[in-house]
Amino acid sequence: MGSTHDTDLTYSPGFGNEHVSEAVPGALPIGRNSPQRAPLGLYAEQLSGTAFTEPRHQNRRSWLYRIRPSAAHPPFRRIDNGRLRSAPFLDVEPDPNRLRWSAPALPDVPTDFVQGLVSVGGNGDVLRREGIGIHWYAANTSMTNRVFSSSDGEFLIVPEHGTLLLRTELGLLQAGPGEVALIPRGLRFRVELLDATARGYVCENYGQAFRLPDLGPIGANGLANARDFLAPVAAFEDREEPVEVINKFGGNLWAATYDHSPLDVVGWHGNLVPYVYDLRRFNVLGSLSYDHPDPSIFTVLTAPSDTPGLANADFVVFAPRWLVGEDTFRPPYFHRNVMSEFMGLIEGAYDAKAEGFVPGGASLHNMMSAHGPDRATFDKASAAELKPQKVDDGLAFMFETRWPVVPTSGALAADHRQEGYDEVWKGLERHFRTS
Ligand SMILES: O=C(O)Cc1cc(O)ccc1O
Ligand SMILES: [Fe+2]
Repeated sequence: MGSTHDTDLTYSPGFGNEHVSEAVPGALPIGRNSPQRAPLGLYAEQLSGTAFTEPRHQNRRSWLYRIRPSAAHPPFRRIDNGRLRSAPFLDVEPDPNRLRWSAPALPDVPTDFVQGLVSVGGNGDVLRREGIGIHWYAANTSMTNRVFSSSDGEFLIVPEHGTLLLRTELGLLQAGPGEVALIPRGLRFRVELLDATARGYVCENYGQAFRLPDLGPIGANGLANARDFLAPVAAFEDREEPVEVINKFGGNLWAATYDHSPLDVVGWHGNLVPYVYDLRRFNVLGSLSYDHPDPSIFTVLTAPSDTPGLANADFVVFAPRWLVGEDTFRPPYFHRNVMSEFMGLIEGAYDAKAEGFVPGGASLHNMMSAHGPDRATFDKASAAELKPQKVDDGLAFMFETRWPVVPTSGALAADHRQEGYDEVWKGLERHFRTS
């Protein structure tokens, strides 16, 4: 698993901290953000991810020192949305059924990351900055002379196949299977493929930014550790040529042809940054005595709502771990959840499903829909000898969200949708006896 490409990229570590980076020495002003004339003839520009007035501990902004100000651009015009959709998702009626898909096919005509975005569904409302959009991407070409950003939300990109090189305004990131990348709302980036093809998942978070969960009684360390999040260092393009800049705004794609590359930031500082994280660094915690803990213990990142403890979206990883619980049904339990669960598989297998949940595929268990181990898993785990067991044959994840996920008509009609998913729970036998 993981990237087959050596990363010679330089990164700046940490989560939520202030980073400072210059691609050319002296690009950053000292002791102020907005001097009368910025160094090296650059333009100073602030990128705000939170309202100016939000509390300091959640305030996110960066100062960019660039060759041209972002404001210097012609009008945007509407372009085709392809198969990208946004909230509110009104295409079909909300569906209580458990849904499952095999992996979408890789494209056979030239398709870049943006063209390869296919929406599964979502919730909330982009214009209210609430909810999420869930997408697959499947691509076979790099973006060339094209740059993308979403004003609607941050992009949490989960590669399942192929390594991506993300050229962002703040510098370069690389993410392959087993790693995730996050691009903040509004930040421009270009996706280049380091393999012939690439496929994966995107959680477009319209709401408050993803952050590390509180640890409570866990203590000062554990789960995803802050220093394992890697932001880029400044790297700029000085290109005076037509570049199509695509802006997802209000659920639609808009484009403007700039006469220069907007990836022209020579130096920057701040705490609003894109980043990558290697899921294999996740410090998995769990039960050392009995019972199966709720999967919130596996939360990598959480995007809060306005209600404390109720996430707009959680990003949860099911990483290799030991199971030692005594007198315990060890796989995920049967349950109905007020939160809605979209799951994907990066590699291998998942311990609640004997078959059918495949890498690149997905399942959607919507609000209150009953799910849990399939019949084969239940039978096996109910009879298993409970010695310490390493679960290390797969890497699965979940986007868990506060509101039901309404699928797109395209996702419901997709040829890779698995008919008969309900069958996996068929034949769970009656074992009841009164004594
Ligand atoms: O449904 C799932 O597979 C996700 C999940 C995993 C788990 O360990 C407990 C609850 C839960 O929703
Ligand atoms: Fe679940």
